[in-house]
Amino acid sequence: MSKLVSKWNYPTTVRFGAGRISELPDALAATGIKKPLFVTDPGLAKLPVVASTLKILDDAKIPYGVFSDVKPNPVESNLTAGIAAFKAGKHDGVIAFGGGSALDLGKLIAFQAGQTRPVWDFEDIGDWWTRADADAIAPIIAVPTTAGTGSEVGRAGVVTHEATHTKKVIFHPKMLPAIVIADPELTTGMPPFITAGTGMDAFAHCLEAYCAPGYHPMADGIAVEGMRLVLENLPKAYANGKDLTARAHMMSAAAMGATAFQKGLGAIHSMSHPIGALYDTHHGMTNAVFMPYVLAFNREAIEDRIVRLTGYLGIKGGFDGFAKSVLKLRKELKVPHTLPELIKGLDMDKKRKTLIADMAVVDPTAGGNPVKLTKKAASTLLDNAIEGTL
Ligand SMILES: NC(=O)c1ccc[n+]([C@@H]2O[C@H](COP(=O)([O-])OP(=O)(O)OC[C@H]3O[C@@H](n4cnc5c(N)ncnc54)[C@H](O)[C@@H]3O)[C@@H](O)[C@H]2O)c1
Ligand SMILES: [Fe+2]
Repeated sequence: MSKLVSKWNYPTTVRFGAGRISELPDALAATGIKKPLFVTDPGLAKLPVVASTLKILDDAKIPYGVFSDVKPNPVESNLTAGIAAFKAGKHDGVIAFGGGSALDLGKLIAFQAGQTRPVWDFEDIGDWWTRADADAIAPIIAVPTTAGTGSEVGRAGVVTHEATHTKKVIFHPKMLPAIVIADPELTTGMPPFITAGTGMDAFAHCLEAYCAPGYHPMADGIAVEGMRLVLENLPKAYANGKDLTARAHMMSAAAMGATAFQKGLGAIHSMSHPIGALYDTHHGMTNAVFMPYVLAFNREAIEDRIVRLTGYLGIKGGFDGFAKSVLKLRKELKVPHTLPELIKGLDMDKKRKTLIADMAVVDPTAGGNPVKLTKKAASTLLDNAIEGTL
């Protein structure tokens, strides 16, 4: 029997293009939402981009509530408060507006407000989501304001379990937003650090999906073009945040990365998740730090694939040429080369290092790494990223 067996899920309706945020009232009508809860984060809530979007709702005389108690790397208490706001305001849908943190929390509020079971039962490892009683989900419209996580086209939300300091991926197919408004103008205000970090997250999604084992030629094709878009456009968006063309291509690359990673992720994310949960670092920036160390670690298993990729990307020098391009991109974006450069004053004892390696190997993304991520391998990767050893 052929081993070419796979399962393909592709995203939802994406209304893509500068200025399309003006279609928000139409998108609400199309999804049947009459009184949305607008979920964003406190930083964004103070920016003109939120004021101008809420004005669109005001002008259309659409009643809404605003919830912005969302930490970067959202936690359970944010979710509990969001569900309370959703119920108190008698809302019938969610506009998730922001980066991955606000998008994830908005999606999780729409989902969990209709559930009777605790959110942790829906971690992306069990099968509670298959039960019919888990089906009550309010419609979601997602409006990304960063270009990185691709959460707008994803069926999962990440939330930190505070008691154990672990990031949990919560999954339900219906958490996929009904409509996405991908308007690159909303991303032009992103500061360079966030532009770099989120853009490198998109790159990590494409790279890890492309390198993950398994048969998924559609994901591979999307990932390859996603990487090209990032390599060509992220330095431009970083150098000039107002470059709308570069911003638009990055917004595409972000959605492409999240579409591709249904194939799997890998050790970049497995190492990054515990660091993010323990030190509250930016997710994409942490991925960017780990990227070259994981590439080197996976070399044997991925060299052929990477060499094929370099043909499309126009990179000379095979695997080494690709690794050099990643280092060059990181340098251009001022990505720290080591963990102590990312986390000032970092001082990890043996116990802490063991904890991180233990967390990395059980992270749901570890299974997608092309080389088995053992505890020993995770410890070595951590040491390499601390010492800058390639
Ligand atoms: N659901 C998924 O599939 C998925 C995938 C990867 C990561 N994530 C999660 O997403 C989160 C990270 O998301 P992120 O990288 O987009 O960052 P973020 O949402 O945490 O935002 C980072 C910062 O950027 C600011 N910001 C956002 N848009 C802005 C804009 N247009 N102008 C100015 N400032 C802006 C925010 O206010 C915030 O302070 C993490 O919690 C991560 O675990 C989820
Ligand atoms: Fe990511």
